[in-house]
Amino acid sequence: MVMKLDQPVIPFRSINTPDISDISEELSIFTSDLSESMATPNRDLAWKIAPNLLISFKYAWAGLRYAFVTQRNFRIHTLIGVLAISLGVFLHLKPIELSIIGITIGLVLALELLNTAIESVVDLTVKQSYHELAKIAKDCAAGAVLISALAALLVAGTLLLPPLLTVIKSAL
Ligand SMILES: Nc1ncnc2c1ncn2[C@@H]1O[C@H](COP(=O)(O)OP(=O)(O)OP(=O)(O)O)[C@@H](O)[C@H]1O
Repeated sequence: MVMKLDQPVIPFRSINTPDISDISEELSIFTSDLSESMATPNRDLAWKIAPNLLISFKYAWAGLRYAFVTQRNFRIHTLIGVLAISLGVFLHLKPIELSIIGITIGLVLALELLNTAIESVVDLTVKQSYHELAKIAKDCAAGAVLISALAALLVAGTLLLPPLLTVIKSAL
């Protein structure tokens, strides 16, 4: 198609094409909004907000105490964790091996805490009534703990069992 010469030439930056400075201005407004909302999070629904880091630690410690006192599985996993680390030190495991055991124990305990948190939220929501979604939430949370415990068993079997058997054999 041949363009007639007397046709108005549409400039490359037409009225519909946003100016790059407009885009960067909008972007800076958006990012400043975002950083503002991150600096002052909207926590209107929270009953109380920890005023400083020390108080946050106090609440975290209260959560750990609650889980330890009320959750039998948390106590069992804590005991097994302490025994596994002690055994690892006794067997002179390498720092990397002790670290892997430590990470695995930490994962199990952290998932136990999340399981307890999910149970509490579910109970708070549905109270003592049966709900299929409550069942799914609790069963999946318990499943997550089970997976981490099986992984911990695998790690313990791989890293602790061979040197332990060597020590036992040499003692016999
Ligand atoms: N409100 C509910 N609606 C449906 N099913 C529920 C409800 N509450 C509990 N259940 C079922 O009963 C199971 C046991 O509930 P519970 O609250 O004791 O959790 P749990 O994971 O066994 O606790 P823990 O980790 O302390 O052993 C859940 O896994 C779920 O299958």
